[in-house]
Amino acid sequence: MNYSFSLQGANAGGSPMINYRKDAKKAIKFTIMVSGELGTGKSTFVNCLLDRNIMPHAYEGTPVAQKTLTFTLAATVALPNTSVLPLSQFDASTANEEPGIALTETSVEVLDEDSVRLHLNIIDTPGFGDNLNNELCFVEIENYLKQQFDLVLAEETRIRRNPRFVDTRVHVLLYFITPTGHGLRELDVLCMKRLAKYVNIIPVIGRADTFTEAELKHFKNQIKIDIERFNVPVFQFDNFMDEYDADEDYDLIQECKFLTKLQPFAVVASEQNFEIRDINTGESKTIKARQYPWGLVDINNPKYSDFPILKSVLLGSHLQDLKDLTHDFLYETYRTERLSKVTGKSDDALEDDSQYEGSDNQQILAAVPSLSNLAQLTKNGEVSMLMNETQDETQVDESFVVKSSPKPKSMLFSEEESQKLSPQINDSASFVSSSSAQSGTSARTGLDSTNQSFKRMSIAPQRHQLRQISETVPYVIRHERILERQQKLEEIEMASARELANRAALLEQKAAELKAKEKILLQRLEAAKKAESQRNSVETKRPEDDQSVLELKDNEKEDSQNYTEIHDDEDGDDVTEVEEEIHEQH
Ligand SMILES: Nc1nc2c(ncn2[C@@H]2O[C@H](COP(=O)(O)OP(=O)(O)OP(=O)(O)O)[C@@H](O)[C@H]2O)c(=O)[nH]1
Repeated sequence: MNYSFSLQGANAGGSPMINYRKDAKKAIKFTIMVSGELGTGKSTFVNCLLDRNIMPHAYEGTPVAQKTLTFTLAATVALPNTSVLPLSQFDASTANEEPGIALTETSVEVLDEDSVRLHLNIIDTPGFGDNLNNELCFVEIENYLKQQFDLVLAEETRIRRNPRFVDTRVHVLLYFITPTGHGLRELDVLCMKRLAKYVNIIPVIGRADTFTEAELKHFKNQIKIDIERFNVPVFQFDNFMDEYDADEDYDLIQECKFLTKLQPFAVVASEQNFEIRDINTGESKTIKARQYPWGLVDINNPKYSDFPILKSVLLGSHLQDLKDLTHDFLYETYRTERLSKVTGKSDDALEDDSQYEGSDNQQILAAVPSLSNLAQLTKNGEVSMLMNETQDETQVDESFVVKSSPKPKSMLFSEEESQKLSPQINDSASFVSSSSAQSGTSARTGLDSTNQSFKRMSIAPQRHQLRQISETVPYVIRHERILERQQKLEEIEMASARELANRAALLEQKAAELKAKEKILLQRLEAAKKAESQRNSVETKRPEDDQSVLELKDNEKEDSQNYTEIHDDEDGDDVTEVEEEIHEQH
């Protein structure tokens, strides 16, 4: 397969290969999640894909248009059951400092080449892979994906539907493999394996221009080997190939083969536009490219960038396939599992339910909707029977066909029933599967007679029963979610209590240490005081001594004075004065 074919596919928005429905009035809703380590080129890729700067880089702030869906700090949760808490605003600029994970959503509307409106939701996962224990990231993303399935399931089974209900299921996860050049790492394998149950995964190598041709080839091969070796369930482009006609859909088959071989996509992305002039024609055109000192790297050049092909796959040729697979395979599998769990019944047991015993049916249905009630109903194989009763004949057939379908369809509600039950769910196109319709038609003829007898066994009318089931399923799901949340809150509480206890113990220890120090200091202070008082007492005695010494010295001085005076007298007039005085006294 040469590149000219793939490019044709990539650019041909109006090509017959594009098999998604184009509703001129309604925008087609499509949700893309991007995940991968910091700096793998996710934001640049999305901005490039949508041709506008809507995704911030880690070094930029959170733009107003971006909504934080969840933000979980590693420190606030108790693994393995972490919480999804709509906490404070996430700040992308501190994401690398904050161990934890956030899910942010950016909505944007774009027009494709045929002027069909696409309403795209881009969910980013900043913080992914940056924690010491990345179990937290898997759990948070998995929880989010599951919750969106639960919302649809609850809505589907409701009698009165919310006309404003928005289907928020994620249709594709672009997993950006860290460009190490050495294949998948443990983190990649674990993450993809875990999330593949809930979302179509397309592995992507970002910053492909940082590899030489040989390096990129080796890297891609290594990734393919790892995908096979570790059984990583990535999206298969040849999923629908069996349904194609070898002659009529030749191009389509070739494209699928080409894409299967090309995966994982190695993309070069850039947010910058450059004007270049064609040397041959002299015409100038604007291209998106990366500028290096040695020249420009055109991101749309298929020789070294799979960007145009991946863009075409996502927004064109495989958009509807991704939506169909999400609903028909991933969601249906989840629904079967979920309802089996809710009713406490295994898949096999549900499959085997072909006999209807309505003896104590009325009794059961008279009861208030409850978990046991639903369990009882489904145990008797009633749910699928009841649903069939309320539909027309064709739908009954479809429902029965679903059971024999090779794909893991829901055993309780058929696809058409789901559609009928949820006519208000936005973007109804996602609820139609060409593949299932085909398998349904082929299997229908042989099963008509079986269905007739199947119908006869049931009792009618069962509207009341249907109402009860419709009320019970959302109730059970809501109930389970409340329990889950409660459990998580309890875990958080316990973790906080443990943390508090640890801190209290630490504080107590510090207090004890401080007390001990205080005691020592007090003792020292006492000793110092004593020493000082002793010194003071010594010092107070000394001045007295000095006084006496001074007094002594004064006396001595006086004596010497007297002596000199006497001597003076001996020498001069003073003697006569003394003699005169003595005479006077006599
Ligand atoms: N060489 C090369 N660099 C790229 C490519 N795509 C993005 N980059 C650069 O890689 C760096 C990280 O790109 P981002 O798009 O911000 O990566 P991110 O995965 O979104 O990571 P954060 O923004 O940190 O969350 C930026 O400097 C980009 O310019 C590419 O195709 N080739």
